[in-house]
Amino acid sequence: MAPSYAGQPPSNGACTPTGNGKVFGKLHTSMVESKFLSHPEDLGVVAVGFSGGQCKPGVDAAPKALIEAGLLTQLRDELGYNLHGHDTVHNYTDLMPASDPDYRNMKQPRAVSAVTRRIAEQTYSHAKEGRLVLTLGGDHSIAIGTIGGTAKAIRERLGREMAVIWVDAHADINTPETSGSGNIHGMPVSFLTGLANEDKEEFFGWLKDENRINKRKLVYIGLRDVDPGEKRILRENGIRAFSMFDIDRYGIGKVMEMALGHIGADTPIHLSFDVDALDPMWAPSTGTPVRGGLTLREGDYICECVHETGSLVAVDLVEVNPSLAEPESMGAQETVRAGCSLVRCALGESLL
Ligand SMILES: NC(=[NH2+])NCCC[C@H](N)C(=O)O
Ligand SMILES: [Mn+2]
Ligand SMILES: [Mn+2]
Repeated sequence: MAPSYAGQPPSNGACTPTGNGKVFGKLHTSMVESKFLSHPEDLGVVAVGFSGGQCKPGVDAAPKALIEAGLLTQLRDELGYNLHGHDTVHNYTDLMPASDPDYRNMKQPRAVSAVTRRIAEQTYSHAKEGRLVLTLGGDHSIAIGTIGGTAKAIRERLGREMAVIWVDAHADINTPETSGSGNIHGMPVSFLTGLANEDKEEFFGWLKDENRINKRKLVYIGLRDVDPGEKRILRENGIRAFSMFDIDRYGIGKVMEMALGHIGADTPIHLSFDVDALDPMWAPSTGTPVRGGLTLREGDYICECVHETGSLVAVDLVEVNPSLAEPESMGAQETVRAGCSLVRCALGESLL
């Protein structure tokens, strides 16, 4: 292999660089031109303090913790983004139903449906302006809203279907019927792909085709705790998934090459990153940790590669739960720091 030197990485084609060396706007991030954003320097921020997609309190405090750790200041001052909508952490209390009994095995279905519907309006309005959208969760149920909103805006603005890269220990593709827990954060992908359906407005009936994604443009990375019903759904629908087995076998470089190859170069990408994709060594403060996960560098690398495509239109960071660390451990801080790092990498921070 040809020797490489600083600033001149070996061209192994691991991530397909698309930039022509031109830096857009006033951004001084890595040199990638945005293919699908009319205002790539404008970042729409949606801070979601919501935890109703699962049962453990605390994940609603994540946006505040991430912001207090300096994430948004770094995005503005170091990466050069103009921020929009960043001054509020939404808690959606006005949307909470007086009573919310289970429906089709789903827990807190009215609350999650109403909140994700509002989130969809928020991400839609940013994406419709041609901004990059960053959502700080919250549990992963919120992706019904984040993806539902950007998918619709991308269809309207560009007449295209958007791809989704779902980085997670879990597949989150249970239908209400296959779910063992009833927690909606284990179901968002089934609603987004139309594998789960419901007509009633108050139970995600507001989700229309315009909000949905094509299951052929969905790619998973990092899976290692997939329920039996989910394995069947993935197999029967031919959904592309790279588990930790694939990462061990091929390495993260080759896996990213294959994942981005599956999506194709001319497709807008929504990156939905569940912090539990990282090994609990790096991100212990999360509701459903699973050992044997990604290193922080592998997580950052995934984000760097997605940024490098120039196709990124939206990013979610979810499932940071600062209250779940053992007392006196550094777990919460470590997890928040890891989350900040992932977001900065997705938004263009480079090592050199
Ligand atoms: N977003 C998450 N952390 N999801 C965990 C889901 C766990 C399990 N598969 C369930 O359906 O309940
Ligand atoms: Mn997960
Ligand atoms: Mn998840």
